[in-house]
Amino acid sequence: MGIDAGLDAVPTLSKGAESDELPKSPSPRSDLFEVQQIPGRGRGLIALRDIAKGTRIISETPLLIVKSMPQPALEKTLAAKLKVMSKEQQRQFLSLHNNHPGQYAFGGIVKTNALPCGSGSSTGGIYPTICLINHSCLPNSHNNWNDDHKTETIHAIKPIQAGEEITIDYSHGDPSHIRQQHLRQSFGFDCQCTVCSLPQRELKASDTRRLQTQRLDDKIGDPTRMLSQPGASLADCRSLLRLLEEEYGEAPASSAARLYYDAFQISVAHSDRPRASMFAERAYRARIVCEGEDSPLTQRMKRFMDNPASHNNFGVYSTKWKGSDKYSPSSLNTTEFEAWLWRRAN
Ligand SMILES: C[S@@+](CC[C@H](N)C(=O)[O-])C[C@H]1O[C@@H](n2cnc3c(N)ncnc32)[C@H](O)[C@@H]1O
Repeated sequence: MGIDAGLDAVPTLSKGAESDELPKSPSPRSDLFEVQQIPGRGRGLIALRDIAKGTRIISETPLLIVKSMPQPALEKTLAAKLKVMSKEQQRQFLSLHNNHPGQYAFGGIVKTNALPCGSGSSTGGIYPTICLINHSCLPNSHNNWNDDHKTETIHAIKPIQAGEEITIDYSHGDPSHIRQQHLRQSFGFDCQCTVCSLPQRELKASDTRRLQTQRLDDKIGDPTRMLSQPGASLADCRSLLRLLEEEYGEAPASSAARLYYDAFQISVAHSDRPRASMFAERAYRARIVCEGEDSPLTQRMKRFMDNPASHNNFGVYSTKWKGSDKYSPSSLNTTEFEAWLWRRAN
């Protein structure tokens, strides 16, 4: 949440919004959730029935999309965009929470609510319903920008029970002191989720795991290591998976998808077709859970699963694992298969 907003002009509403009372917006209609007031959190989404892992909870078109820019320019851009929106859309935008009230009213709303349109994107989207979803450091849902459909989707990444709040993660899996500072500064609340409320010793253990996952992630991304020590890089992917399972109960689908894709790339670069295909399949399955079958990245993983050699980097580092083409893992039990997959001795 919250692409950087910079603003500097006094916000003005469109003529229509100034002159008339803004119409009330109907609550979003869904048999999966309803918007409720939640003590200490403002509005939030509550599940109306049990929701299975992998369910698409909502897919929503943005009210507006805006690039990150200095505050004065952003305020002017937003004023212009609001002017051409319907009264209902204006009302939806203006009813969103603003944790940064002051000179730049529109920009404050964007800063509090915008979700990046894709990983690392400097463009953010504002949504009437998705922007009502509150944060947890151990979320039950995942938000994703579908660039083909130009919509934001929310998927359940674990089973959600009727009556439970639907949550996403506003932070980046950082240790507690970093993420709590970020949540306080950017969103104005002290997080009291199940992780942040752990007893001191357990919270410290969680922080250590989160730090380790970040370090492992960096190590896996090192191309030199991938080239010279692919076996060690693959072992790091497996260690990362274990750490994530320990911290989150099961590895969050989006993290699992990324690390399986890393393992795929290591295998591909050294010409290991069967393992590459298997890792791509796991990345594909994880992407289905958190983004759905129609996500461009899910479809990309499916293509690699069917034909790993279609990846640009197939064989670029070496052909040292090429021989594994001849090996058929179909006769192995689960333990043997996992050992084979991660290139571990039994
Ligand atoms: C994107 S909005 C979410 C919807 C908001 N609750 C509302 O009523 O419009 C973000 C704001 O929600 C509140 N919020 C989100 N997650 C929270 C949490 N875990 N605990 C307390 N407040 C939270 C904070 O005020 C935050 O600035």
